[in-house]
Amino acid sequence: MILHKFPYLIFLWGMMVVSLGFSQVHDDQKSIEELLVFAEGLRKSNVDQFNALLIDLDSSESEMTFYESCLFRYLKIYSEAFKGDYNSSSRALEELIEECNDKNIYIRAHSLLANLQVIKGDFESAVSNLNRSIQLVETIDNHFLKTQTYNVASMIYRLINQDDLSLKYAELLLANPANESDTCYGNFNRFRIYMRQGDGEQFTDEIFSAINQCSETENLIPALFLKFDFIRYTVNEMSSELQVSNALNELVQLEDSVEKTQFKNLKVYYNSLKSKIFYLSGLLEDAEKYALLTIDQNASIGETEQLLVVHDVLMSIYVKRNDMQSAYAALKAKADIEQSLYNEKLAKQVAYYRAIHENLVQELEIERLNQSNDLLALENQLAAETTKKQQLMMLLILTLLLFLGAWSYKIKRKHDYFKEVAEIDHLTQVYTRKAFEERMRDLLDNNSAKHEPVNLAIMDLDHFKYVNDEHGHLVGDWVLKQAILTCEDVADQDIMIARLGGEEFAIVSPGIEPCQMIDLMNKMRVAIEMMDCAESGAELTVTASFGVSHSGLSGYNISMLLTHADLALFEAKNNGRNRVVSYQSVMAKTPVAKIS
Ligand SMILES: Nc1nc2c(ncn2[C@@H]2O[C@H](COP(=O)(O)OP(=O)(O)OP(=O)(O)O)[C@@H](O)[C@H]2O)c(=O)[nH]1
Repeated sequence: MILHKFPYLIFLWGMMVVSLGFSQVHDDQKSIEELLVFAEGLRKSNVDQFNALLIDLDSSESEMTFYESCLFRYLKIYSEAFKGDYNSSSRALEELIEECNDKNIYIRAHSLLANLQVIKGDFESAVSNLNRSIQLVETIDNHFLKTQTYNVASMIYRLINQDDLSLKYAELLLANPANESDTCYGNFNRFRIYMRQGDGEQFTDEIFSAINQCSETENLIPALFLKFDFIRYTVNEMSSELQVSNALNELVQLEDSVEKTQFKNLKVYYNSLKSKIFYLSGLLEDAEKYALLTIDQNASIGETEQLLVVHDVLMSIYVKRNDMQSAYAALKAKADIEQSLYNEKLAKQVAYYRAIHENLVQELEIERLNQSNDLLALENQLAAETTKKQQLMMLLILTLLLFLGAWSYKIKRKHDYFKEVAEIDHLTQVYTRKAFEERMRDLLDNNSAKHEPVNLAIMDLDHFKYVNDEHGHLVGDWVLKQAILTCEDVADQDIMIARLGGEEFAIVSPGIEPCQMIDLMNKMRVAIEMMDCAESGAELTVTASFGVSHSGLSGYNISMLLTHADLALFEAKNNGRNRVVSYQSVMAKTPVAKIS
């Protein structure tokens, strides 16, 4: 079963002869990839040179890229397959497909695998691999690989009787051939099918043109097959003597060409045809001789249509000779072969539909997987979008929080600023009247509860209007600041100073006795009088008057303390200024206490 298909392989190799301009001799300057492609072009047109080049390339294997080593492996498998080792070549191709992740390699490998499987009679696998090759080749832009695949497809489909598909790929090949051989093989498949279907008559001229075109382009095998098909198609029992004799002459002339091809299938075809034509010519001896020769040559091939033809011839000869026993044997052999061919035809049909079905299942599975992937992708997209939305929301919240933080900080700063402005006098950096009153109330409450004294003095700079008028407001400001700094320097205990307004200040000292307060105020008064005002740029002496009250007389009441201190101050001013007067002395109408 295997051996009888061998001629198909030879035929397919022959069919795929590529004229890519590789007829030139091997050029040492070529890169490894160029050499591999060059070898691929040679593999059918010049098998010896192809094999020699493969041996040459063996030494460069370590320098090859991954793709180059895959292509090299493919070519070596091809070479082995050509020698007839179909099984190990098929295994090697399957390994190649497994290991070389490259479309160009897949296409070549699946095509060759399909080719080998047809030879082995494994039609289902052949169709399946062929389909893979066709599907892949449509996804790449490689004209050479495309036509090579169409060529194999047209051939394999013809061999398994899928005429429509074979014609489809033949038309594709003819529509855009890569070379002249493509045209020859496109026509070859096309017209063989037409003749097999009984439609050859109307294409007579085209068939002759195709035979000539194949011969001229040195595609001898397809030229001869077409020629024999045409003879078998046109010459039969109804043909005239002249037609039969012309056909015989033509056949005799082709003997050398057939011999030259060394193609066993072609020889069998030739001899069976000769047997038939001899029979039609009435030359029964010759007819019998070529029939027996055909049977003999066909032994290593298996059941073929040619065998059927010659058994038919033999049967007719034996009937004519009245040798009914031999005729019956021939008839029996013919019936067996018919049965066998019929079974094979059926097997091809079943194999084709099974492969197509298998393909459909695979496509549906791929479609289902694609849909699941799409769904998964959609889900991922949705999840990504949700995450993105959440992230955006977080960002928004964060921005809002930052904004609120910044805003609160700004508000707090403003608040602090206004609070400071409201509580601290910007010129002298002591409490404002408002802050003074707040703190005073707390202090009075506290000290009242603890029965600790609170002393209050109002200090007023003397003739300050004169300072302003004489030296200007800037000097006046300097004097105000300096007077306060001086008072603060003098104090060696806890005091609170506040600006009551203009050049009038309150000085509070809790926890000390009234006489200690008087002493402290006097120290301040003297320090102000001694103040060096040169730094202000003006020459002047500043003095201040102090009116002092204390909780022992005025109670823990801010208004009373202020009123009584003011009265004492008034007294100090009236009595010549630059002095400290206590409210106690005012009450006692004692002379102004001037402590110098
Ligand atoms: N440079 C300056 N002058 C101020 C400030 N606040 C009030 N004054 C001035 O202080 C002066 C107060 O004058 P008066 O109330 O007449 O009192 P005086 O001249 O000090 O006289 P006696 O208090 O009676 O000794 C006015 O001329 C105000 O303009 C200030 O912040 N800076």
